[in-house]
Amino acid sequence: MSRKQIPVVVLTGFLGSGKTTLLNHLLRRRAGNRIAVVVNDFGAIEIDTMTVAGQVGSTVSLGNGCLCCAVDASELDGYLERLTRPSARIDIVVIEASGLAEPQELVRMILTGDHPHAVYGGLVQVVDAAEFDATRARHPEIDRHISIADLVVLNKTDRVAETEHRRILATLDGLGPGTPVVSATYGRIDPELLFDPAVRPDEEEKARQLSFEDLYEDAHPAHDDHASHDGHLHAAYESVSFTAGAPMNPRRLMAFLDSRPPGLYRIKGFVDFGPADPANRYALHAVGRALRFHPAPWGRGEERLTQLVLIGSGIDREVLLKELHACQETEPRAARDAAADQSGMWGVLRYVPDLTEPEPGYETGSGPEGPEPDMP
Ligand SMILES: Nc1nc2c(ncn2[C@@H]2O[C@H](COP(=O)(O)OP(=O)(O)OP(=O)(O)O)[C@@H](O)[C@H]2O)c(=O)[nH]1
Repeated sequence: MSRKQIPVVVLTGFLGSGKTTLLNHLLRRRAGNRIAVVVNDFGAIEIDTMTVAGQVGSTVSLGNGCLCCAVDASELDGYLERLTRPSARIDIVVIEASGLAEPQELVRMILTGDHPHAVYGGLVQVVDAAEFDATRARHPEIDRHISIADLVVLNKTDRVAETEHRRILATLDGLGPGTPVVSATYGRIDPELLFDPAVRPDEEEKARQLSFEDLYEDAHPAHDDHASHDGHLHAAYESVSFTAGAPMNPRRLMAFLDSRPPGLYRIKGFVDFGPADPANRYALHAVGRALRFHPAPWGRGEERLTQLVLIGSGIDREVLLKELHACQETEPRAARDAAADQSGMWGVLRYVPDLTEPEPGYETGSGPEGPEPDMP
């Protein structure tokens, strides 16, 4: 098994857009995960601090002020190192940044920092639908923030009429072509857009102390304001599963990944490249425009399979499956030829973190047509 990678999600948005509301929603719907939250002003968060990571000792406040100004890379590195240490037993780190912070600086810190257990989990921009025009007038930089986001949450849609809602969606599409946009009220997005349900050994689960989430669910079964929205939540995204017994052709898979369609927000799973690298299976983790492979030796007797889950909104399941099927190398001879093509794996190895150097000029705003950022 490859070592566990903790996604680090950056949650940003202008004052009052609903970041804290969304964070509270994630904390209530965290599916057994322990979430550590890094915020610039803890006082503003109306949550029982026990909710966060289940233990007060793991929470980190960065003090007041702009996160990026207040924290230099080495400080953030220190926090991330502590929070992603296996002993902290954290599953996800969320950094809540004020809208005034420059999100690309934070993303750069995460991507270029030296924290072996952390993996970039995406830049989520919360947008207030009711204040959209006013915010753009006051803070023109919001356009740039939207263009570099991996996921835009258009919040407070209850406060705008349907025509207005559609107009804002069209404007967002113009600002960040291809960036997935999820409409929400009170930040109720499906948490699976950001993280998977926790998988814990039964024994550990039984021994676990009752968390705030358990208590909350017990105390509020009839008042769970999310229950009645489940249909809506699940309608907001679609997940597609792909399994292949034949090895994947590295060049064709990279061509698929490099041109992945707008709206395909996350990809996770394992890839078998067959004879191109018979010793290793490649864990694949993509969020927004960021992509990583983590090779690790196959287990003894482990079945050679490619298993991927693709999550997005407005994606075409049939087209995705067809394209992935076309990446398979079903003829053993063709697979051997592909393996003999020594440069075939280069495109994949570019995205193996240990093999790539941090790129000082990294920008998230390359757009769907731009080059994929290299991971450190
Ligand atoms: N009507 C409506 N109100 C919302 C929605 N989401 C959040 N709010 C309210 O908007 C206000 C601001 O929400 P917060 O979650 O505190 O926003 P924030 O981005 O964390 O704000 P700062 O921490 O000040 O930057 C609160 O009163 C929320 O209850 C929504 O979808 N609809």
